[in-house]
Amino acid sequence: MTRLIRIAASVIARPDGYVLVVRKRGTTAFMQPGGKIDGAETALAAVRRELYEELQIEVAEGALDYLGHFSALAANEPGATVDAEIFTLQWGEPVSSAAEIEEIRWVDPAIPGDIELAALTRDHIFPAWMARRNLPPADGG
Ligand SMILES: Nc1nc2c([nH]c(=O)n2[C@@H]2O[C@H](COP(=O)(O)OP(=O)(O)OP(=O)(O)O)[C@@H](O)[C@H]2O)c(=O)[nH]1
Repeated sequence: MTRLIRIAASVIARPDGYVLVVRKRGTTAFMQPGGKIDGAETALAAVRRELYEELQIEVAEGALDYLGHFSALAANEPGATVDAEIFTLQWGEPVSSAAEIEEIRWVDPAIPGDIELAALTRDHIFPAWMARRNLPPADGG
């Protein structure tokens, strides 16, 4: 049976529309910051904990919006499937890497270039984020 890994992660978007992707130590694919949901932790609590551990950013609960629930083959664990709750965060402050993050990059999700992206990011998160971003405001204006 396929092993399921439950994670929570976030699209972090800069005012210019670029989105943060991270590469963990000893791995090659870039992905959204986040990680496994521990025990009874909620997805929201998990993503806030991971953003602090990986990027040293403290995020108010209300600053995170929910994007959706997606799954794909896990990037770093062969044969496993990642089952992800994805949030979004608008962030205008500098970000630096901590813990197991070896590299961070800001990419244009519409034109990520030749960077290696995890399947979840490439096939699900970026398309969902671009669809959300391009929706007209709720008041139609
Ligand atoms: N954080 C994150 N993990 C992802 C994404 N896409 C994806 O396939 N994964 C996979 O989901 C798994 C998450 O494990 P992790 O090692 O990052 O989780 P963690 O920070 O809780 O680490 P730990 O296992 O050392 O406690 C990895 O296999 C990772 O490759 C993504 O966009 N963000």
